[in-house]
Amino acid sequence: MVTDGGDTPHYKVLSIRMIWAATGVVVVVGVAVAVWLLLAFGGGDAQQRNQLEAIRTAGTIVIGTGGAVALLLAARRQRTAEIALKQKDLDQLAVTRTHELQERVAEDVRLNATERRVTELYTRAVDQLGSDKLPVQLGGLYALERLGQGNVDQRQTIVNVLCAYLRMFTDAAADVDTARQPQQRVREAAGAILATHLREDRAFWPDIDLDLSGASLLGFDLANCRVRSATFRAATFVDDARFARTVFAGDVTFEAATFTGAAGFGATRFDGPAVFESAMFSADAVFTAARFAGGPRFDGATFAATAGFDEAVFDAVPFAELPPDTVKALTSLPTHVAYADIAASREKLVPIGVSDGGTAGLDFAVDPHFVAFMGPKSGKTTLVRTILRGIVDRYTDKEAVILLVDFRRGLRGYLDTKHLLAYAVRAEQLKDMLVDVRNSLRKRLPGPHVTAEQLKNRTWWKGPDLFIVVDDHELTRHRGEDLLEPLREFVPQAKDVGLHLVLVRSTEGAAAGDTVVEALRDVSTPGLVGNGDLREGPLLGEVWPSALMPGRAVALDRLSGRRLVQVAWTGPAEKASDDQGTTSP
Ligand SMILES: Nc1ncnc2c1ncn2[C@@H]1O[C@H](COP(=O)(O)OP(=O)(O)OP(=O)(O)O)[C@@H](O)[C@H]1O
Repeated sequence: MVTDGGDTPHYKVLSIRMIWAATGVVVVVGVAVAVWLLLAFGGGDAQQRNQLEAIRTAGTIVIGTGGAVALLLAARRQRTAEIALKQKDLDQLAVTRTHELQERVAEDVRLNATERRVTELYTRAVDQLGSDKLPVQLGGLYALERLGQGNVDQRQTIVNVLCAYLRMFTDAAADVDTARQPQQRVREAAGAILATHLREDRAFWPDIDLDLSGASLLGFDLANCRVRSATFRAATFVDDARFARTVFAGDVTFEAATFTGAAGFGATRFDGPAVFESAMFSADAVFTAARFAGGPRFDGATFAATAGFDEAVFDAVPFAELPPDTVKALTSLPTHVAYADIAASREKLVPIGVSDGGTAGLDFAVDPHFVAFMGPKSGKTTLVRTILRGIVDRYTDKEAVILLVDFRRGLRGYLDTKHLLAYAVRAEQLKDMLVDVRNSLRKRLPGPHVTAEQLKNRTWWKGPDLFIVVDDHELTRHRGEDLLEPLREFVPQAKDVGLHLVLVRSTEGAAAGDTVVEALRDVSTPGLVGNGDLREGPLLGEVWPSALMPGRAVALDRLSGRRLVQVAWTGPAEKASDDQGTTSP
């Protein structure tokens, strides 16, 4: 091989002319040797024959050797050819590998570029969501949606962002007034995006987990969807919540969730465990034809209105065939309970009605006060009558006296026992009375010389406890002043001075601004929240007013938590003092 000084190698190749010349030389030499042998040893004597034989043998050996050499060369050529073939295969393999590597590098570059683009879009969309301008926020939401639609592996992350966004809003009381919440549009859009992609049609995102714990969800609609797992722990559904025909493939929890409007779970499928423990259904709960496969848990759930479980199936057992205890816990209370039918278990327990746990009552030795919020014509005065009757039944007039405040005079003549200390029907009259009450209570305050033992047994003063029972408490606001205000200072020390405030008021405007009620809330006073407009927001703890029948209310106290109560009916003629006969409304 020679080179031309450049990179290209040049090979010297045997020319055809050379091959013909060499062949001619070989033929001429062969013919010459044959002629020479014939001339030199063709005489035929023995010696010449021997010589010829020797020459033939030598020739045979030469030819044999030549053949061997030719064989060797052929073998060498074969080996070379095989090596060349193998090399060719190796070269081919190397080429293929190089190609694959190049493709992989190109793919990596492409993926990196996509990843970078996705990250950029994602960051920009999340930034937009954090803007204080609503249109920009909406833009961010829809950008996230587009990203999720085009990138399967980003969908759960995008759903997590949407859920985190919705979880930022927890003030359900503010949500009831949507006019105050322009932000609501963005939240609705976030909810709508979730619902769109959780419905099993063209834009469906499968295997999605939701976490909306603690969120305030206004008009939440997840009907006809399919999700893997979902957490709505302590969420508040403001207005109706729609989950009809939705499939929950895995775990789902609505533990301690509050449904302020109707809860629609008709034909919903719960394939995994479903937890509704301590959930509060303020309005109708529809579980008609729902399928529970993983052992639903409803312990402590409160159904304030109707609970419909017709055709529902619990772990393959139709609702109608469930054990009576389970069914009882899931169905509502009787609509009418007579006072005579409720029996207080403890001596001083003032019975007010029934709950799913039996008699519901007030223990004034444990919680000195009581407050109830109920809408118009929903049983306020009836509740007051029932409580008055209970106090008179459980306490002697030496143990308890009652100052009855009744500006509407609906209870005139109702209480005619010695328990009645005074009956206030006018602002000025009440004001004067409360001056005296305050002075008396101040005398009962423990002085610096009262011992711990005296404090425990309350022996530094003698006399009956004072129950101030107020019907329509909202009417005791007089010229912007709360007439009960002078009593506020005694609220936390009520047990020391033997004071009990029993306030029954309308739900309207009850969420804030009533300073005495505020003071009662501060000491975790037990109470009832009955029928009322849910837009009033939570009135006691997390209990909201809702559409309830007269006498029906949700009770809240520190010991038993939340439970539904049907207040016992006490007619106007059923005097607190007599125990003969009852009437029906
Ligand atoms: N515990 C109850 N059980 C059954 N029905 C009741 C009960 N409480 C009230 N009702 C029904 O509701 C009607 C109104 O009751 P009540 O007068 O006690 O309501 P109210 O809230 O005091 O009304 P208002 O808004 O006029 O003050 C009663 O006449 C009766 O029909």
